[in-house]
Amino acid sequence: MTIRVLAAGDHFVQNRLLIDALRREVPGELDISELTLPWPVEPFGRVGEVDEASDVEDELIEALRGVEVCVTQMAPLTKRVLDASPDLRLFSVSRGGPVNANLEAAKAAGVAVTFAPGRNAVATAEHTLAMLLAATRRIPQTHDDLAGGVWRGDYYMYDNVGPELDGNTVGLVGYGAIGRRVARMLEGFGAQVLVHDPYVDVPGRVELDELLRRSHFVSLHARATPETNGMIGAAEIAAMPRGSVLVNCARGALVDYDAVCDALESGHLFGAAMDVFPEEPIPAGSRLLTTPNLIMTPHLAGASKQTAMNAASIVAADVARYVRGEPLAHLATP
Ligand SMILES: NC(=O)c1ccc[n+]([C@@H]2O[C@H](COP(=O)([O-])OP(=O)(O)OC[C@H]3O[C@@H](n4cnc5c(N)ncnc54)[C@H](O)[C@@H]3O)[C@@H](O)[C@H]2O)c1
Ligand SMILES: O=C(O)[C@H](O)COP(=O)(O)O
Repeated sequence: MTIRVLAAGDHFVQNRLLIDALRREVPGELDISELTLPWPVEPFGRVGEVDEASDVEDELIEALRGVEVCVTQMAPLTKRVLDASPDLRLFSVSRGGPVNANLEAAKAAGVAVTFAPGRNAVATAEHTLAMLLAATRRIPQTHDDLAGGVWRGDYYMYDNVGPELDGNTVGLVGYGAIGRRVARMLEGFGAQVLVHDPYVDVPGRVELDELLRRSHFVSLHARATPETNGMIGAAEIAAMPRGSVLVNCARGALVDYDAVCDALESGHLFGAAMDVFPEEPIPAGSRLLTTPNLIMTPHLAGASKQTAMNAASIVAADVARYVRGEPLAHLATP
């Protein structure tokens, strides 16, 4: 039996990785076609998240004719695409979440949707550590001084230096794929780890207010949900010890960024490091761009060569399960 597969990637290499992984992992004959979607796929938004309607739907519908399995990074599985693709049975998204798939409509159409949880856990955890250290060692600021011809000696003064990780406490808010990785890495630094995650039972788990009170560093790793929306605001930052450091490589919605800027300006926070923002790209003129001791990266924590390779392997392994008639490991449910 030959399975018709469409690899709908956003990038030549991405598609190659997906196809190589399929050939490696999936038993039997595959008839693989390719569709390269533009990156970023407008009007999807920054990382290609969309519910319905897009200008690539027509192209996708055409490419899905007679196709049983689609592997993709960001192709939209809208109701219109589903209605026009009666042969489709499996839609495998190589992202940490089943982005751009209308799960209700897929369920009604009998199309299974899988995704690749944890694909970028290591990349994001490593970036979190890099950001935490960069903020507390003030690496971007001192680099900028040097690049501007200024050799400052006062960085050794007590008020200008941050806490060490060794022997200090790091509070992790969210203990899923990424939070756990960060905790493992922090062991090597000699830090004490506290965790706040209502849904995970782990030694060192505390309520959020205790975590904030006791932590010299707080790093956020919860998903954006109605419950986590704005969970770190002025009151929570005020509860952190003076001179502590806040890191957000999760989602902008978790944090009140105005409160972060206020706390940096007043000196209550020694530093903050952010990879994600309420509005991306950050609008020109935003206060974030001029707040002292706020270091920023443009939502790239999850990016690495391994992330792309992991994504391809996780997706291909589920396609292989599908072909063998086994239960799918990473099935997305509405
Ligand atoms: N910056 C990036 O490039 C990047 C890359 C990947 C993931 N992320 C983000 O990082 C975050 C963590 O991702 P993950 O893969 O570890 O997710 P995950 O789903 O594996 O873990 C999230 C954890 O948050 C916990 N949680 C839920 N509600 C909570 C609450 N009220 N308080 C504390 N914890 C709560 C869950 O129980 C879960 O353990 C997500 O927001 C994700 O979108 C960002
Ligand atoms: O933050 C993100 O969305 C990442 O850049 C991609 O992560 P994902 O694998 O969870 O989509």
